[in-house]
Amino acid sequence: MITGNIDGIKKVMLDKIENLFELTIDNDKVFSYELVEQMNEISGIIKKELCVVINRRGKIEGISVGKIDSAPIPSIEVSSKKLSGFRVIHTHPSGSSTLSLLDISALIGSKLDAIAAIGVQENMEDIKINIAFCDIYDNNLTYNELKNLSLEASLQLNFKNKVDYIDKIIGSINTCEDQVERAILVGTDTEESLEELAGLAEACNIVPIDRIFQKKNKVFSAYYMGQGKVQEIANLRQLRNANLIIFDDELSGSQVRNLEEAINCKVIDRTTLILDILARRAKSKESILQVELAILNHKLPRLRNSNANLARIKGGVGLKGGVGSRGPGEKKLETDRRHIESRIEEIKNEMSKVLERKAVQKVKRTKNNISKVAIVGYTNAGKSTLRNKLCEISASDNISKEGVLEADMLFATLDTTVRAITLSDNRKITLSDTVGFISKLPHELVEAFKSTLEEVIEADLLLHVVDVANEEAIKQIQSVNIVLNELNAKDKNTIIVLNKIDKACQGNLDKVKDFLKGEKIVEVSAEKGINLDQLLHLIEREIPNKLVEKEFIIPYDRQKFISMLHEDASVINKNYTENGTYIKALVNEEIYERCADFEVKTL
Ligand SMILES: Nc1nc2c(ncn2[C@@H]2O[C@H](COP(=O)(O)OP(=O)(O)OP(=O)(O)O)[C@@H](O)[C@H]2O)c(=O)[nH]1
Ligand SMILES: [Mg+2]
Repeated sequence: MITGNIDGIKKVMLDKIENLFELTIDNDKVFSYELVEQMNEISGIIKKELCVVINRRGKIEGISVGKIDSAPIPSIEVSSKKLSGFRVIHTHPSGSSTLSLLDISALIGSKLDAIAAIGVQENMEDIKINIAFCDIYDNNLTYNELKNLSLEASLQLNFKNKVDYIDKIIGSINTCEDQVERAILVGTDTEESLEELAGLAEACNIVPIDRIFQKKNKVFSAYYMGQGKVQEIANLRQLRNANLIIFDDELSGSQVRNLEEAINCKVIDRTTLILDILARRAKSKESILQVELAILNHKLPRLRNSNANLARIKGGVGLKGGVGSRGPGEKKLETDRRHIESRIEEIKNEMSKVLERKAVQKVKRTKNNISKVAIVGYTNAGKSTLRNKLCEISASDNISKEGVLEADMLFATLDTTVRAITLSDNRKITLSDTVGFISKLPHELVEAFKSTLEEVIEADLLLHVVDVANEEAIKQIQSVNIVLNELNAKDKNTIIVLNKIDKACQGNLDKVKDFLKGEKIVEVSAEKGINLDQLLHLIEREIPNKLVEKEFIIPYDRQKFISMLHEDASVINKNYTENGTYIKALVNEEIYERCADFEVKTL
């Protein structure tokens, strides 16, 4: 049977095409002289591509008219470790023998024995032919193309030997498609955003192997992009043997399903990637619960549209687990949904217990009237490094100097940790390090991390750390501001800490400073310890609860005031007099008022 578009083709030509089925091809050869001769003649007359599919016995199994994607190529298991046993010979009426991206993706996607393109010519001697075979490079399926062969030269090729060899290497090499996630990144925003997406992918041990760009104004709802672009991705996926497509934007459930069906590959979005990194990093009970909650909340609306084929697709590429499959499983839809809903309830209950415990600690700190300073900033800006350095310099004696993990990786810190430091005027403050922000941080994530970010919401002062060595510093500042806005913390008193000046170039530094005109800025290097004293002085100036130095004599029968001063003020000096305990201390307004009766009035 002839497939493809045969409209308008005369009966006599159709008979000629049908007669091709009678030909048999020698096993050693890619094709025969007669086959090429007849295909060249027919294609020249009908001015359409003609495509034949030949099996290993040399028998023609199918013929199609039109582009290669209409050819009746039998499908093959993606994970199969041998060639399909079919070769495809087709004509290009244009006269060119160049194999197109579509031709190559058919070769690799269907693991064809070979694909050949015959550039149609009037004279047989002028014919040029390109023939491509599958190949393995660096554990990946790729191709090898012989270009512009004459008919004579191509008939001399020992096809059988070549195919036997390729079959052997495909079978023996353990292609990495089973273990490694190889992703094509699809950008819709800026190159920089796509670059960051590559960083996020690497943080999940995914290998980004290629990129495709789609202008934002061309976003279509059903597939997120036009069909042509989707086809381009599908071809590139086959060509590069990718097993994952990552979109640099948020996709709806139905978009994911449509794209997965069209591309025949697992598709995830930026949010899923971020959630996956967070799931890998979460260590404390609170952050584990928060990440799980965010994952479930992200999953729930998408579950209704969840792709029944996904399991098959995933199975096809042999990926077990992998990105986006962390968290509760993918069992039957309805049970899943109920399971997720009840798990969300459970998490909320567990969270409220954790929060109760935190509230007790908070009351203690509030009572002590310690000012709260929170460090915020884009991920990898150097927040934890700064916090550790400041603690090293000025840790309160009675509070642990234990550091926070600082690492050159995205989202190194997931838990807000609070440490106290003593300023040079003897006041204590708490410094909290927080989870890094990132652009396009999904709303549900900000929501889920609200309890961690409570330190930001309740801070008296924010230190907004900026990596000025990063070319994208301004954009990162803007992204952080967006999240601060969501937390209603945008108007808080803020010091902008321009970090990594040891590494930043002057041009970038000037640009950022120009952008931040009118803000309170300090330029530091947390790592090299540059200008940190300047930062500490600025903090002293900006935090509320200014302390004043006062002297008291507390009568011996009013001991509770002594404990109060020890707990809630900073005692500088203490000795015992005839009338009571003499104490010199730095006190805030509230404590001062309560102890005012015992003040030593100096004339
Ligand atoms: N050159 C230079 N590198 C720095 C400086 N401060 C931090 N770094 C490096 O920047 C990287 C990130 O530092 P972290 O302190 O982990 O950054 P973070 O903002 O806490 O990151 P997350 O917790 O992932 O949001 C680390 O490799 C640090 O060594 C600095 O002043 N100069
Ligand atoms: Mg950190």
